[in-house]
Amino acid sequence: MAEVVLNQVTKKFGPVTAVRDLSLTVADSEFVVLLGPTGAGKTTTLRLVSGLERAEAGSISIAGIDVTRLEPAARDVAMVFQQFSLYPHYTVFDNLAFPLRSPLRRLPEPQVEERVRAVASLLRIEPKLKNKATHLSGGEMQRVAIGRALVREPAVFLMDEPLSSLDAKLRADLRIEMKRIQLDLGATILYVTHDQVEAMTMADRIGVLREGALVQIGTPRQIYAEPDSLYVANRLGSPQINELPVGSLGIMDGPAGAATIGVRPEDVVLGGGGGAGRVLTVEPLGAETVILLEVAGSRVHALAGPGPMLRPQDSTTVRVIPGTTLFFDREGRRLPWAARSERPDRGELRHGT
Ligand SMILES: Nc1ncnc2c1ncn2[C@@H]1O[C@H](COP(=O)(O)OP(=O)(O)OP(=O)(O)O)[C@@H](O)[C@H]1O
Repeated sequence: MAEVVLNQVTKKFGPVTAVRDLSLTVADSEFVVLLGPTGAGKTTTLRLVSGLERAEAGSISIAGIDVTRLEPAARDVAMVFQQFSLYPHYTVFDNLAFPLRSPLRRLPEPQVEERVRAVASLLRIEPKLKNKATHLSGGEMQRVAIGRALVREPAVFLMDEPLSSLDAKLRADLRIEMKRIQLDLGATILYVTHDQVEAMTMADRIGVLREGALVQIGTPRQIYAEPDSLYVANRLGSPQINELPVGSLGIMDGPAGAATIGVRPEDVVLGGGGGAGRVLTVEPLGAETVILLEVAGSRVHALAGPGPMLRPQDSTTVRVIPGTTLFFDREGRRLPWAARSERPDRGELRHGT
């Protein structure tokens, strides 16, 4: 596997700058997830690395080789898309063997057999090797599509929402398998998703894109707990971070120039003293309950345990765990605030890691 380096890459489509002066290094064996709303430039970034698009400016290297002007076939990358893109009338075996039998490689048949079986075992689809691709479930099809990328043993995997067409249960299963395979193979992966859980659980680092520019990159925990801006803070967390005017929820301190406070729903405590709130809606999710409240004219989301259950129109008290508040200026940039050093470490508190 190999390191991927994008150096000040820009890609325009007519008047639209899809990727803007983007510099990003994906280390050897690293799993980097790109996050951002629709149109942020995620797919274009993958296509630039794969060679399906050409950059107007900047350079791209893979394993130390400048590939900026190389054709896709010469770049040793494999792309997995949201759509399965299998040959429907081929068996699973032949679908997996296809890239190895291509004129470019023409691997001897015994080696094809060996590699296909190894990948099928890794993806746990061995019993299906003789099935026609059309006789598979959605999850099995997507496994074969991923397998077709794996058999090639490319330097880099580029994955564009590979799990998004699957149902929630399959997505959860494949998420775990993909991470296992990545660790087993030491694969370098650049991965695009809209799914926060995928980003949080699979990524070594998350890069957040905004209008084609990389605005922050860090571990999932850094992106979640230490966002540089409200924009980044809003990319992770469900429900989203509460954005409130300074002075809300009894938080009277804060740095000069603060315009907005950001409070994660899990840091809002109900019923333990504080300001008065009125429950608007209650969504029990099993292990957690999402409660929307009105507090002094603002809407606030809180994340509570499974019970005892509040009901709409109930009155309760609302406060914030001290030291958990983030402060932002008028432009949405995070402002440092010393009191935050006293905050409990959320990750350790919640997950015991
Ligand atoms: N082939 C193209 N021709 C013209 N404009 C394009 C083309 N491909 C992408 N764009 C534009 O470039 C910008 C970035 O698109 P891109 O597909 O990279 O975003 P994205 O973050 O992947 O979005 P999504 O999450 O919707 O897939 C968008 O404004 C898009 O309309």
